[in-house]
Amino acid sequence: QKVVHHNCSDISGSFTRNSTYNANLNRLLSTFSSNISANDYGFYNISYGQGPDAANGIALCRGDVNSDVCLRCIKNATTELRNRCSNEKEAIIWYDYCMLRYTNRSIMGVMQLGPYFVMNNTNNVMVTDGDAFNQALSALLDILISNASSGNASGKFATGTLQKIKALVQCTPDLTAIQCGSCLYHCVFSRVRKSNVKLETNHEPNEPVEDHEISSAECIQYDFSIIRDATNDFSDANKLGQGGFGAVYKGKLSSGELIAVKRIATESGQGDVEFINEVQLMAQLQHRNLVRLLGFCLEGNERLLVYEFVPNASLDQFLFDPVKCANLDWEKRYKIIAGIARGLLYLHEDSRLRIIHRNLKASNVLLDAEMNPKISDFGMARLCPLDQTQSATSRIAGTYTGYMAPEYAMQGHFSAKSDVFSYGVLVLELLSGRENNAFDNGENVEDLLSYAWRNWKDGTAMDFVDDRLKDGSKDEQMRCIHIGLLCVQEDVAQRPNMASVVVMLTSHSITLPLPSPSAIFMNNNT
Ligand SMILES: Nc1ncnc2c1ncn2[C@@H]1O[C@H](COP(=O)(O)OP(=O)(O)OP(=O)(O)O)[C@@H](O)[C@H]1O
Repeated sequence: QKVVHHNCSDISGSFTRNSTYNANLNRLLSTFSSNISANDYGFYNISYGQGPDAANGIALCRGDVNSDVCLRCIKNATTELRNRCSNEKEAIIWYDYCMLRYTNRSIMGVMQLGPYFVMNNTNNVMVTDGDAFNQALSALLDILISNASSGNASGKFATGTLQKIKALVQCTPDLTAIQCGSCLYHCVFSRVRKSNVKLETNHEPNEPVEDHEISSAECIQYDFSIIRDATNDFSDANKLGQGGFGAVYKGKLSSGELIAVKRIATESGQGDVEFINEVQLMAQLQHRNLVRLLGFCLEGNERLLVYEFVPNASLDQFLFDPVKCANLDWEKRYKIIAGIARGLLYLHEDSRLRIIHRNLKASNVLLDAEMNPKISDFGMARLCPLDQTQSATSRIAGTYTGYMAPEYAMQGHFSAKSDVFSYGVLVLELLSGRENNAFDNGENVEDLLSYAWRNWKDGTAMDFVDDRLKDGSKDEQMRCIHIGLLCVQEDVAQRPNMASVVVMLTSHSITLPLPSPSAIFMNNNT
């Protein structure tokens, strides 16, 4: 059994030979080494001492090794870790078959995302169809993460194979299902972040790529005349809509490819070089639930962003239209809820950039031909930063729609958790078929979030659900109301992160925490 990796950390300081901590640690390691017996989980936790001198340790064996191998591995780990980390209070070691960790901090039931390490497959893997590979990988990991998180007596462990891809995931069984699942999703992204994972694919540069792949896609600089011709000289007939950053036009390139062009209206405080750099970074963000940025165009004062054209317009145009919303049955809405969650998770956790959307709302979710959701308008704050002379509030006020978390709307504090809030509002809109902004329940004016909360609390949650969704799965609908309410909680810390939301949506057996009251709705008049 060979050591795979180890880490000695002085984050909690170091200790001396004569210290109480050293005495506690020695006792801990000798117990791990010779005084534990086989158990079903292959998981052991031992603590000696109190307060800052406490030595807390856990050991975990891989779910598929027998108890002899497990105990031998832990024994080796105790000796090896002592040799490698001489006086740091925290240390961890990984073998193929087990891991051992000690610290003077709390350890049981605490999810910790570091330290971690990534190992690459050093062989060149030729994948002929990158999309199919990534789709299979995502599907496999979803199932395994769901199975491991909801793990029972056999521990939080799952393995599986899909189309020749083999995977194994495991958490320590002291974690809750949500902690385990969200930790595993973090791992999936960290893999991508730290390593130089690059799949050898033969797909065209303009084909969408999915999670787990870093693409070196080209970001195209278009000639102004090409875009002008493609959009019929930015004619009104080609205009798709007007947003806070400018008008959007439909265009058709001479190749027949359809594009959407955003003509940025405001003067930006940013120079051309910075703009090009930012566009290039944004163009690298590729995920099936994000609208693809193909390139840009610079000409005099003109700055244009060129996107893939998404044929079914934005979600608001379906959901809040009395006729068109009939097309959105529960199956489609659930797919949209899950897809937006994945797109947002990717933005928050992407390999190089961590993007906070800041303006997630139904009009920024576009629907493709199969009604898959694609988030648009991400990264706009980086692409069009305001200069000193422009008031930050003018743009915010111009697009304020009731999706904004209270701490963002009132104090300007935005974070991944303010996006989570907006996501929660979207989920509740998808369930009820009603717009948060223009909400009136008929009797008295009550905002959508309070209405959802009141029904949930009174046990009448199904009254909140759109009548047109009666054929859909009640379980899924109840779970989505619950998730929506968790996301719109007033307390930022209590809102789940997007990794947890994805786990909650994929693992139906996981028990969700109880939500506290949603934030007080602020309408445009206040
Ligand atoms: N890539 C695209 N494909 C198809 N239609 C698009 C695309 N991008 C935008 N649109 C259309 O253009 C409209 C305006 O988009 P835009 O994102 O600029 O404005 P908004 O969402 O209304 O406001 P905001 O600037 O606050 O996001 C959208 O509602 C959508 O219908």
